[in-house]
Amino acid sequence: MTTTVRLGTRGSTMALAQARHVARELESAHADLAVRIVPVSTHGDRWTGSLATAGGKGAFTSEIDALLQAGDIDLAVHCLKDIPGDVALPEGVCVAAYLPRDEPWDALISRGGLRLDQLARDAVVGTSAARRQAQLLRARPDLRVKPIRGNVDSRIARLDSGDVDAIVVAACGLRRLGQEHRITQVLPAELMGPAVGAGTIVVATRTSGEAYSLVMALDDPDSRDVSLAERALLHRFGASCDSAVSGHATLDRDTVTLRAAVYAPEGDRTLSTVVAGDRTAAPALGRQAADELLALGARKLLDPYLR
Ligand SMILES: NCc1[nH]cc(CCC(=O)O)c1CC(=O)O
Repeated sequence: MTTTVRLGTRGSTMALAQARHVARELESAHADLAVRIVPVSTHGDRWTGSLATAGGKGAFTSEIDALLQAGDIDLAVHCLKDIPGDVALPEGVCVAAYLPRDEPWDALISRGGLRLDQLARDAVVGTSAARRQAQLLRARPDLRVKPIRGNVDSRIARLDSGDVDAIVVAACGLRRLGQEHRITQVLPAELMGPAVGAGTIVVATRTSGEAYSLVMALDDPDSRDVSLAERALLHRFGASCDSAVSGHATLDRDTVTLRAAVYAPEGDRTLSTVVAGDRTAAPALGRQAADELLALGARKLLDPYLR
């Protein structure tokens, strides 16, 4: 007998591509399982003003998690990066699977195929992410950063219409859209420290029930452990992907290494640290990195009211 589960996702092209990927993985892991994709238009998708007024990036994920909690859908596919560090998942909802991580790097797309160091003086780069703005200005203080919101397709359209000279978007997001040929330069970690959770798709379910057991088959323990280290950092800061924070954990045998930094929005100050330890202590590593950065004065950079 076929079991059908309902998968909730945002309706953007990237979100639907991710949802279809998860649906295929689930259907090949379990015979007789059918996944029905339910696109959800969130408040965050409809809002065109600043993200801060929309309730932050959490506006994208928490509405879908509420449907999960209410039983209107059975699983939700999220970019881990979009889940804020300061808002807990609703009661009775958990991350049942961390998918294997894709590349976490950001990519520059510029008109004329110019790399970051080749952009004209005062060139206009479109991004709304404080983390990207800070690191762009750190490398190139002469650039002008223009906020552009919206999904990846619409940001590419803003570049093509001549509104900006370049944009910075997630490399894996472009690949998921079949747009990787547009990449001018993949920005290395030294230039652009990645966002916490970048490149990692997670699947949330209710903590008990059939969907949870079905989805657990997709969990990648390596991806889970590096994610736990990065997420603990963000959680300690009470930050989200709107914050000028980078955090990137890697795994070598059983050792997790976490590189983390906090940036002043204008790129004129960076606080960074590297911590390492056994994978079983991944969350403690994230807290340790956060505490080291807080001891260096990170709170002042994170909180606009203290700057
Ligand atoms: N801000 C939206 C968002 N959330 C996750 C990704 C990329 C995909 C991922 O990291 O899994 C993107 C696009 C981007 O930042 O350019």
